[in-house]
Amino acid sequence: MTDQIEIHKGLAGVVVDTTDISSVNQETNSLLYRGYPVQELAAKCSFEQVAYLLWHGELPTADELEGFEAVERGQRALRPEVQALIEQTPVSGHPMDVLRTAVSLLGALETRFPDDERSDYEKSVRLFAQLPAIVAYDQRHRHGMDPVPAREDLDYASNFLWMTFGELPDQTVIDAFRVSLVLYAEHSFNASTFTARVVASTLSDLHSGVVAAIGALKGPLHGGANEAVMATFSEIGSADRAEAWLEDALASKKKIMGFGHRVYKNGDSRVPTMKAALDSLVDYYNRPDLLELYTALEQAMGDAKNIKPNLDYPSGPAYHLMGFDTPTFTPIFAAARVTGWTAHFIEQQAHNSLIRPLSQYTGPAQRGVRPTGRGLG
Ligand SMILES: CC(=O)SCCNC(=O)CCNC(=O)[C@H](O)C(C)(C)COP(=O)(O)OP(=O)(O)OC[C@H]1O[C@@H](n2cnc3c(N)ncnc32)[C@H](O)[C@@H]1OP(=O)(O)O
Ligand SMILES: O=C([O-])CC(=O)C(=O)O
Repeated sequence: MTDQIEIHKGLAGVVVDTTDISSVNQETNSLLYRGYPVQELAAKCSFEQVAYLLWHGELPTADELEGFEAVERGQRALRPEVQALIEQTPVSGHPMDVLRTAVSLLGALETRFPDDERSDYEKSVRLFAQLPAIVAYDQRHRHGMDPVPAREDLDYASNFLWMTFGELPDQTVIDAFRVSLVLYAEHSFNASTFTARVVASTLSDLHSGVVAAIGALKGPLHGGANEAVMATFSEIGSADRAEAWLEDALASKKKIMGFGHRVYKNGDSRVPTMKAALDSLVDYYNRPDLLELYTALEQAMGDAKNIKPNLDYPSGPAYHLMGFDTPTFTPIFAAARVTGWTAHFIEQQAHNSLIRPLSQYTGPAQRGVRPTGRGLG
């Protein structure tokens, strides 16, 4: 009877639970965070307001925002143990490895002070405050540059750029960066968030969930694609070579990074907003060549496969123009997504059922053990 079992490879199309946090709707091509269209949030809200919304279910009042910002800004400084860890990790390690290891250390430091027991929400806000500092410290360390201390007078997005570059860019750049963070913050049961929920379902701790989620995000079929887009652009070189490059790549069965999506089959709802942010950066940095390459590959992919870009396609070149190192792109994604991951971790534990699917066994039939070597005797 086993041949009648329906296998849902990759859990494609399977609804495994409910969530109040966000809805990704492929029919209407929309993404809502707690009911609000993400495009409106990107146009009207700071990243702190969006983070608060994801955790609390409502946008903050002025007083609530003031209190939330004060807590976040007060926890930006890295402990010496975390700074030492970043400095000691070999630079051959990917920045996602550094981030994953640093979050693991932060988890160990949380439990070192049992009198200081914080709720998962409080731990989430602390992670939210710390991740930009880790990412910025690591990028600067790799260039042999001194770290730049956080500034409590700056909002989250501005301070992230300040700590990375040691100067504040023009408002155009800050806006584009803030928009990218809002768009990256949450996307229902994507692979990394589902990973965090699996960890949550065993009643493990929040930092373990985030460490596991960082591991899942790193892969090029998920968050790692924003870095891979820049590798593709470097390989192609210029717009006039895009079509021929794509023909070769598809002929050798390569997946084209930054294109396609498990849920959206008609284009990613977030791409128009991020593309507008990229356009503003292209104008600001006067890089029409990059836009030409972007457009040429998008058109060629549309003609060849009718597959559309996902959010990683415009985000990669946007971060490149801002001056981030390519391997830092996915850690930025992680810093934004820690809001969604932790909101899901908390939601999973509030309505928990251990996540443990079944599999259909296809290995050898039962057989007796007949050791051919020395055996036990
Ligand atoms: C923020 C994010 O994480 S968004 C996702 C970022 N990831 C990427 O950009 C990586 C590239 N994209 C992909 O690999 C895929 O589109 C995924 C993994 C995102 C989604 O994949 P799935 O839902 O499993 O679709 P699947 O891989 O079955 O693709 C369906 C068909 O489209 C093709 N296809 C889908 N995406 C691509 C792509 N990027 N390049 C080439 N072909 C593609 C597949 O080869 C397949 O063709 P076939 O039916 O002829 O075999
Ligand atoms: O939803 C997904 O599968 C991937 C994605 O776009 C995201 O995590 O932002």
